[in-house]
Amino acid sequence: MAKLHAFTVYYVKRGRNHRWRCSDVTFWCVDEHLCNQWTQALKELLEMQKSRPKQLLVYINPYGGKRQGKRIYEQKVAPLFSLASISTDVVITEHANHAKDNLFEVNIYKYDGVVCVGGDGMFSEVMHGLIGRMQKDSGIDQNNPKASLVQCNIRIGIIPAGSTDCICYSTVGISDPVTSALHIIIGDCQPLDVSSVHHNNTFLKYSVSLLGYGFYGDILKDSEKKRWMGPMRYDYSGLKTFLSHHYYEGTIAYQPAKQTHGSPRDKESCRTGCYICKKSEKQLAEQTKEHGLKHEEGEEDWKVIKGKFLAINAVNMSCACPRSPKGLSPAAHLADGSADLILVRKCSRFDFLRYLVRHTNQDDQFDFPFVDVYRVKRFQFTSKLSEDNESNVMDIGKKRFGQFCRDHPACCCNIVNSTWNCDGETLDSSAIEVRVHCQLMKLFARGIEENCKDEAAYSQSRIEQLL
Ligand SMILES: CCCCCCCCCCCCC/C=C/[C@@H](O)[C@H](CO)NC(=O)CCCCCCCCCCCCCCC
Ligand SMILES: Nc1ncnc2c1ncn2[C@@H]1O[C@H](COP(=O)(O)OP(=O)(O)OP(=O)(O)O)[C@@H](O)[C@H]1O
Ligand SMILES: [Ca+2]
Repeated sequence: MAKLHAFTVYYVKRGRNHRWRCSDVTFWCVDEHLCNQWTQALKELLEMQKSRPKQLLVYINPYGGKRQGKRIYEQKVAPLFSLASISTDVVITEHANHAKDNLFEVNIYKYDGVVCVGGDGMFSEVMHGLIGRMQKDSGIDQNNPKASLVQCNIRIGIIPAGSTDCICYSTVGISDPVTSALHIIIGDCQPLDVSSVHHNNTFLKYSVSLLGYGFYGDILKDSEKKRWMGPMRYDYSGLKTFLSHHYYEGTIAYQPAKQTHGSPRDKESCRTGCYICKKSEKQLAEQTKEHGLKHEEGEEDWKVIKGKFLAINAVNMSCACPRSPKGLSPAAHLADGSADLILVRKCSRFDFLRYLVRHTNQDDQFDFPFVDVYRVKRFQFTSKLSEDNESNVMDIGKKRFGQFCRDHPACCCNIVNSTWNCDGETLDSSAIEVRVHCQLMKLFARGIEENCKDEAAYSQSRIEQLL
């Protein structure tokens, strides 16, 4: 009978497999004053949430993955951003490196975050743009492998629209544009380790997911010629590379990550609120307090391994993706300041296949006599070929450590080098020096949440986050 007043609350509803959806509930009321009081109180509460972004810079790669980036953004993401009163400046990229170069020109400091719509390659561009810009503005030389880099506090949001979407999957638990948009809207924050890659005092690239030599380097190199095939190119090149069964001889020198509290063989994985990553965050804050930006790196305790490898995989995070739901190193941490260095030595095709199959199931990938894994903060690699030419890591090794693992006698190895796959891009040099920078950047994410098995907890968490 009476005139009704109403307001609608939009909220995040958790679905299965880490999927989030936007739902809404409308409240009706006969008392207009009461209704206004409610909306006012809710608006004030939202205003107090300082971590939520208000202004975002968005880069869309229209050619990533299945070429759906623009459609995904316009149909699934933009309506949610406008519902949450987020204003955006949108750039549709016209060529490779457009986003990266643009980030050196625009006033990035007026934005609360940068969003990339695309795959891991697009994320890599935005990350290079932002980290590079921060170092430039702070007068830090990226070519110095020992430089203490300035943390980048402008968060990056990833709307997955690529072929692998490993970084999104490993930090959210699913590759789903709507879920990622909701993590951005509620202002989640996940710090991320970043590795810097140098060759002879020249900066090459940053990496957050996979730095792979041998198998994954060869797949990438071959697949670049088959971009027209879309995501299928990786299966084609994967099979071809598997059949070619190339192995590469070289030397790895690494510094174990002693400050971190986990091990790559742990049964527990890095999850939302991970205590190992929290400890690293505290250590980092203490170090910065004590030394400022100057961070002394010890030269002690290098280990050297020489051998013939089918694959060398260094991962800063698990590298979980739809093809490999647990990833290449299931216990790797997003923000502990270390990387897991996985060495797959020369073995039979059958054994290598057994290893690859374990990327896709629950079995222990490191439980093979030809697979070794180390948690490291720095490493160097030199292939046998460049060793013979330059003899640099060997010399460093001989000077520093005196002793090598010589359990693999020399024989007629592959005479060509492989290429490094750095987050899906090839590197020009096979001899590299890598250093992990603890929590150098931040994402709009919260890590993978524990699965809510308990129905009561599940229901309670449903109306958790008001939009
Ligand atoms: C028998 C089944 C074995 C299946 C093994 C599946 C392993 C999948 C592991 C994916 C790991 C991804 C790590 C992330 C890397 C990203 O930074 C990067 C940029 O997006 N992606 C790639 O380099 C793209 C890498 C794409 C790799 C695809 C590998 C496909 C291998 C197929 C091997 C076939 C052997 C079949 C023998 C009968
Ligand atoms: N307009 C454009 N034209 C051509 N290339 C572009 C354009 N915009 C971005 N790129 C480049 O395309 C590369 C691949 O893009 P993206 O990562 O989005 O897709 P993908 O390779 O299919 O996915 P993934 O990296 O997950 O395997 C990026 O490295 C980026 O530099
Ligand atoms: Ca890490």
